[in-house]
Amino acid sequence: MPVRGGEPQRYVQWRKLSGANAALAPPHLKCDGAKDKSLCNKNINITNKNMINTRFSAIGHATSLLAQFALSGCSQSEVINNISKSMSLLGPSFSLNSIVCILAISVGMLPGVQILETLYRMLTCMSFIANYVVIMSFYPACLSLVLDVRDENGMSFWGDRSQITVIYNDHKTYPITQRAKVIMSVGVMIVHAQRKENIQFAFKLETCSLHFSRWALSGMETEADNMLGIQVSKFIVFNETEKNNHLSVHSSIMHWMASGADHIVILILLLSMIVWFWFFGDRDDLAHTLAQVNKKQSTNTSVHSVRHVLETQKNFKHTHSQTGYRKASVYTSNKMVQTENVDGDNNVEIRPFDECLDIYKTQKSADKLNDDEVLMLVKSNHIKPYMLEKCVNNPERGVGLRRKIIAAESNLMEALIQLPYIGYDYSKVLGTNCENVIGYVAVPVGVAGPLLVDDVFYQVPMATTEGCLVASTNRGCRALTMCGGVITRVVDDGMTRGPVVRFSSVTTASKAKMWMDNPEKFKIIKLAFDSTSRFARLTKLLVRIAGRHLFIRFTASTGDAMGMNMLSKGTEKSLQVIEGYFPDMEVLSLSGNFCSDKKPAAVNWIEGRGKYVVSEAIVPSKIVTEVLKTTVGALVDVNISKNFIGSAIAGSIGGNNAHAANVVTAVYIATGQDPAQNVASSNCMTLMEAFGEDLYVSCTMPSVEVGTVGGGTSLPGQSACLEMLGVRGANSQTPGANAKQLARILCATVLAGELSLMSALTAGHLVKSHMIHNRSAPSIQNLESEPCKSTR
Ligand SMILES: CC(C)(COP(=O)([O-])OP(=O)([O-])OC[C@H]1O[C@@H](n2cnc3c(N)ncnc32)[C@H](O)[C@@H]1OP(=O)([O-])[O-])[C@@H](O)C(=O)NCCC(=O)NCCSC(=O)C[C@@](C)(O)CC(=O)[O-]
Ligand SMILES: NC(=O)C1=CN([C@@H]2O[C@H](COP(=O)(O)OP(=O)(O)OC[C@H]3O[C@@H](n4cnc5c(N)ncnc54)[C@H](OP(=O)(O)O)[C@@H]3O)[C@@H](O)[C@H]2O)C=CC1
Repeated sequence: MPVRGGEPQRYVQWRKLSGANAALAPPHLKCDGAKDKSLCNKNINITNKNMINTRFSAIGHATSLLAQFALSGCSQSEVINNISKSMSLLGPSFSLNSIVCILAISVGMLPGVQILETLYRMLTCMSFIANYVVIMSFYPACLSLVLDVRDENGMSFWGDRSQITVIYNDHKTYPITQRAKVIMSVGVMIVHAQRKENIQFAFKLETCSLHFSRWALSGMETEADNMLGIQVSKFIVFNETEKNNHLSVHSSIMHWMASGADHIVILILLLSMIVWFWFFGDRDDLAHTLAQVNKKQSTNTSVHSVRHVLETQKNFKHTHSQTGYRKASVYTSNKMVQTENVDGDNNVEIRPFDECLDIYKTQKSADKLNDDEVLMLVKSNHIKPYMLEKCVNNPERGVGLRRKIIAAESNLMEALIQLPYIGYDYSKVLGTNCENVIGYVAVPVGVAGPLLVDDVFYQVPMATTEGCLVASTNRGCRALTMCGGVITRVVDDGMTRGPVVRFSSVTTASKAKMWMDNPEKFKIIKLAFDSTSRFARLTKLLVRIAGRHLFIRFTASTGDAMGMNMLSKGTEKSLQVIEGYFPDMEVLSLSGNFCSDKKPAAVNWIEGRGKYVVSEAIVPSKIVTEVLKTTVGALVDVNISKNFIGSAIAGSIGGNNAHAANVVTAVYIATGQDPAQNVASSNCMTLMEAFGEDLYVSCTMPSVEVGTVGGGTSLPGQSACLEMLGVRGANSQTPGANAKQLARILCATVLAGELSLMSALTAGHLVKSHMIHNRSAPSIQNLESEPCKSTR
């Protein structure tokens, strides 16, 4: 969707919208004024047809503005909101225009010319219908309907933004319209003046005959004989005198006054009509107002995005016309994409290579060099591409420069333009979360809740692209909250690291194992481990022997952190101490897969890893029936068949559930957890039993690997999601309490998800619900028509 503000005004044109086209865009909208211009060649009666055309041209203009403003929204709801907003903006201005028009039309009727009167009556009606019935009621209703309407596949026309293109229109008044207005005004004036002259002439005749009869009668009184000739000549002299009197200014005004107030009103109205047409009729108030609002909206969405998307569009065309790589006549861009041009700045002077290198070396920084100069130093291997942020002393600029390098070297310009990067706080990322950064990917965050967990209400953020997941979890939350909430407990807590070490023989390996199993020797190891952190505390060692190999599973509590870095650090230190007792011990790998991190493994299911959590609820049969649309008996039956017999048949370990991984991963992404740890964290056993007439349901999750400090938890969006749950950062009173609370909320949310999906499967609603929530996006339909743009 194009971003407006600062650019010439545009019309929005719909392509391909076969049915919707007519309703949305009036012909005028598509032909850019050509229709009006073509009218020049036709011999048309200016006082009627041009007036009608002027009226319809204004209607077309207003409707196009409405469509344009509506489509400037970046979501379905924003589009509909824009329509109502524009109606509130256009209302007063339309009313004013209508009043002026109706006044003008009334003036046209005053001369009393029969044809004009009929014509103007028609125009008054049309004006009213056009303004109030069509533009203010019918058109917005149609527009909303068309933009909201879905085809047989549930696709909304609006959703297919690729079908919207932009054409430019300078919005200058069409000359024919201007001329028509002027000629029409003058025409009405002349007709009226002519009419007025006639009235004056009749008035004079009437006056003359009055005087003549008066004079004739007086003549007859004085003269007996009929000296008509003399009398007539006297009458002419008399009349001349009268005429001269009438010509005086005073008598003229008096005459106008005497002729009736309507003439003064007519004159004022005619003059104001001309002034209005001349000076204000062409002022594009509507366009101006809408453009202002639109600009404000865009600015609010993101000041950065507006500027950069405009630049992106411009440079995209420029770049592609230069390379001839792929021609796109009109390029549509999403205003949410915070990106820029990947072209070099052609206007900046590039200093000689030696001078640039000298500046870089003496200042130990490249921040005084322009982009092209920095790129020159990267090309000559004086600056490493992954060091750019540090070298230019500006994370965002560094990311931008790297994009330019990647785009140029790998011909990924088109892909990178669509990957946002502006406006992100990279200072929080660098050295903590990601390297070689070229941008970020936004994931929608939904909310499930309120969910009552241990007597506290929570709104649970879930970042996902699987439509239906949040809806489903939300339904589960509703059922659980209605029944009094979920009870949760953390029964164990310990992150693990399991290195593999090798000895010279099974003899020394077994000797070492026995040494480590001794509680006194454990204290030596613990001392070393605990020395590495203020919060990590070694709690257990599990040692397994395989020939001359030993696998040592270190378990430690890690406060509010998930703890993998802490475990690795403590384990490394401990191994150094053990090596002192067993010099022939060879550390093969700090991680020997006995941990076991980010891989399916029974050890986590059996021994636990991270937080060991359980949750339970009793759901009354009424809620099962009304909210979940199934029965207790059916749920219990399907749970055994699917989650126990089915999982056994599949050879599953830790998979006695329907979709714990769905909820775990969505909450993990939202709250900055390590998403790869969804593997063990999703281990879950969902139990359902009949509890009298009601349903007893529980979830057991032995390996929830979560933290509220470290990793991605301090990034802006992620920490906001933790804040929503009241568990952001470290718990100052009881270190570890926040992470445990997060694990409890997660386990309760998994219970909600399990309850809802199991109900949908039991009731046979899975496919139906996913067709509604998970497959209505136009992108799915357009997969074939939108092939990958990469040239690889
Ligand atoms: C989609 C529903 C919830 C409809 O369910 P429904 O009962 O038809 O919906 P409803 O309109 O009667 O509303 C009931 C409640 O659901 C919630 N709800 C309803 N709609 C929304 C919405 N749009 N946004 C937010 N919340 C929503 C909301 O709480 C609502 O209460 P209300 O507030 O109206 O009183 C249901 O059919 C459902 O849960 N379907 C299952 C979908 C699911 O769980 N998908 C997960 C992914 S499946 C997968 O990937 C794993 C799998 C399947 O392969 C694993 C395996 O092998 O088993
Ligand atoms: N190294 C590895 O093997 C692996 C690393 N990871 C990654 O590790 C990262 C997470 O490591 P993790 O150890 O959890 O986090 P960090 O590495 O960020 O360590 C946590 C830091 O927070 C400090 N801290 C302050 N307050 C507290 C508190 N209340 N509780 C706990 N720590 C506190 C700790 O202090 P102090 O210094 O005193 O301990 C420590 O410095 C993630 O990015 C993850 O992806 C993932 C898998 C494996």
